[in-house]
Amino acid sequence: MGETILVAGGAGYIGSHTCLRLAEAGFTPVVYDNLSNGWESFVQWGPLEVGDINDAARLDEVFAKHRPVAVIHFAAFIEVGFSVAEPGPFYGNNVGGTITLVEAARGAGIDKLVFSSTCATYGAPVRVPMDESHPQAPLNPYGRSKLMVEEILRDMDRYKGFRSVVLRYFNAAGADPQGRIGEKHEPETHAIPLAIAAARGERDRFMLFGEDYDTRDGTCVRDYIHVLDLADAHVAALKWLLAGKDSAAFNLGTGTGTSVKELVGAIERRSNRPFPLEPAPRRDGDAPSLVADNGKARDLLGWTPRYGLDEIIEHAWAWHANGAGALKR
Ligand SMILES: NC(=O)c1ccc[n+]([C@@H]2O[C@H](COP(=O)([O-])OP(=O)(O)OC[C@H]3O[C@@H](n4cnc5c(N)ncnc54)[C@H](O)[C@@H]3O)[C@@H](O)[C@H]2O)c1
Ligand SMILES: O=c1ccn([C@@H]2O[C@H](COP(=O)(O)OP(=O)(O)O[C@H]3O[C@H](CO)[C@H](O)[C@H](O)[C@H]3O)[C@@H](O)[C@H]2O)c(=O)[nH]1
Repeated sequence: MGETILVAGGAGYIGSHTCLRLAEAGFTPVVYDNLSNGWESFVQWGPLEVGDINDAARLDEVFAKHRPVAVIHFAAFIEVGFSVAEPGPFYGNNVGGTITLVEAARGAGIDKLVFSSTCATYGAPVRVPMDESHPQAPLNPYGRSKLMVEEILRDMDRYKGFRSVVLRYFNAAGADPQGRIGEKHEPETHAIPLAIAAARGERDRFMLFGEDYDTRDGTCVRDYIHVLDLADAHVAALKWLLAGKDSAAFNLGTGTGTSVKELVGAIERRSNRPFPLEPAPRRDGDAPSLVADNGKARDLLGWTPRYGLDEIIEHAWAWHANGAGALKR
């Protein structure tokens, strides 16, 4: 058995794929999740400890039982709409919960954490592609909650020697090609699962949120990155910390932008089933174009994304057709 890693939020979409890769790399992932948005059936590569990151006593118990050497932290609320509707509980979970988790980790003698951040911390792009030095001015409480945690982690390093790697994901997408786990959020707000559901006739249309952006076809451009490429980057970030290297932040994206219309076109080609598109107003807080400059992660972490958009859609389609519907929490 390899070293044990506590994976907070490991029953969710990106966390479960990271557990898969951690196990393949010889680590033992212990999932700590309150199952508020996760799935017990996604926990396949190590034990599940049901618990909340706001619960210090439960965290102490789990740290003492499993003695992990580091933490990977995915546990958060992820919906921009909820962050605007209910900023109080949102910040409580994402910021307050993180502080409780970090303090519990420190109490257990751990000084290493990998954190799920987002390109949403950059806000409206002043240049594209965006590198890690792009100004950070988030447009909503979701992005601000992640930026606050980044700042808290910088202070924890500066004043307490607690090291972290901050990973700023662009748009996570795709699924395990073997169909064991995949993307299932409730409610689902992400473009790829919603467009696949439309192509499969499970939804009657796909809403196009804005066709008047200053982009090549008027729709928003995003950088879709395969969830297993993200998972590989977490293993690389963990090894970075275990090797004693300094705290750092990395963008995780492919560097290639895809517009919403291009995305829909690719899903229609894969499915051979055109589906109705309904023009709709811009969604509040959507930036026109978000594309990563991933040079730093390539150079320093030795990380290279392996999958492109066609594989993302292929794997997401297979998951949607075979796995997602059968899930039980
Ligand atoms: N999906 C994306 O495209 C994307 C992009 C950028 C950043 N992120 C970040 O990556 C992380 C994972 O995202 P995801 O898409 O896998 O989301 P997800 O909702 O599938 O996973 C989050 C997990 O955290 C758990 N959780 C939430 N609050 C908790 C708490 N208080 N205590 C214990 N467990 C708790 C949920 O039950 C869930 O299993 C999040 O922090 C998110 O903000 C996601
Ligand atoms: O039904 C839909 C759903 C989405 N879109 C568009 O498709 C693009 C991608 O939207 P997603 O909701 O899939 O992804 P976002 O870029 O909004 O979200 C990403 O960035 C967010 C912060 O901005 C969070 O980090 C989130 O978890 C992450 O997936 C956006 O231009 C959106 O407007 C549509 O046109 N119709």
